[in-house]
Amino acid sequence: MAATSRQAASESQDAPVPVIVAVDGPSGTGKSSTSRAVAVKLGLSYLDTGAQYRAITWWMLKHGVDVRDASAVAAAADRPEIVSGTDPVDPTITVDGADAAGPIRTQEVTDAVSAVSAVPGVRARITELQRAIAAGAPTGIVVEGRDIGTTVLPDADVKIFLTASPEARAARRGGELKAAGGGQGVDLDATREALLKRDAADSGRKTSPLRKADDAVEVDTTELALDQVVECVVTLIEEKRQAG
Ligand SMILES: Nc1ncnc2c1ncn2[C@@H]1O[C@H](COP(=O)(O)OP(=O)(O)O)[C@@H](O)[C@H]1O
Ligand SMILES: Nc1ccn([C@@H]2O[C@H](COP(=O)(O)OP(=O)(O)O)[C@@H](O)[C@H]2O)c(=O)n1
Repeated sequence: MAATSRQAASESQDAPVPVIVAVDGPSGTGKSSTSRAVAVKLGLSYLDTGAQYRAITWWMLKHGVDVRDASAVAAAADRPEIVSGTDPVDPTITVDGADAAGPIRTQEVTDAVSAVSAVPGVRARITELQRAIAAGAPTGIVVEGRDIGTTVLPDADVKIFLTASPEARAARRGGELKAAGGGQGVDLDATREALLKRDAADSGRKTSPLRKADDAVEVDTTELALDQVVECVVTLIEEKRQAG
């Protein structure tokens, strides 16, 4: 629903106007952590669109679709049923009814996701899903990804674009990999190179590349603690709400 019709529908019942927040940026800038915390604080829904692209990628791999063959990926794009749970306290994702939260985080999926997400048929399908979820969020939603402010929800009330230095992002991801690997050492240079490679693929694709929307507020999180980023985004949303 467009912002104006959402507003009219909601004002007619004296309910608060749902707020739509778009959070974009490259990998490891803090999109998921920030968006979840902001949604919890403000009582909004939360959608991790990267999880949806990971889910469709996982399905392709599981069903033997060659992820380097864009026509094969496009031909299968409508087949998986992807359902996202939007409670920020416990976000969920299922594919054909099965919990996919674990399998979508494997290295195999991470390595394949940029190729799958670059296929226009995949983006069209997932974008439609995202818009339907955002339109149905009762109090509003924080949607995080790469093209939310530019393509999925260009009329979002608040648009944030998070950045951070490659070194800070690699250190954050390295911390996660170390925890997942039971404390074993992580090659930070390799982690940084992998992040930059994925950024380049996501920024360089033809359809809906990773890009800051012209009207997005850019927040460099390199030197900020997560709490500070959350506070900054909450303030921007509250300012927007007060301005009406
Ligand atoms: N401002 C920050 N300072 C330090 N660590 C952060 C910050 N924001 C996020 N993190 C940590 O960095 C890692 C990646 O964050 P995440 O939210 O998954 O980023 P993204 O969704 O952009 O890939 C997580 O372990 C998270 O706890
Ligand atoms: N709105 C979005 C979100 C993710 N993606 C794709 O999905 C991949 C995984 O997204 P993610 O948010 O899970 O990535 P990280 O959290 O690992 O950075 C990205 O590298 C993009 O290829 C996208 O194309 N558009």
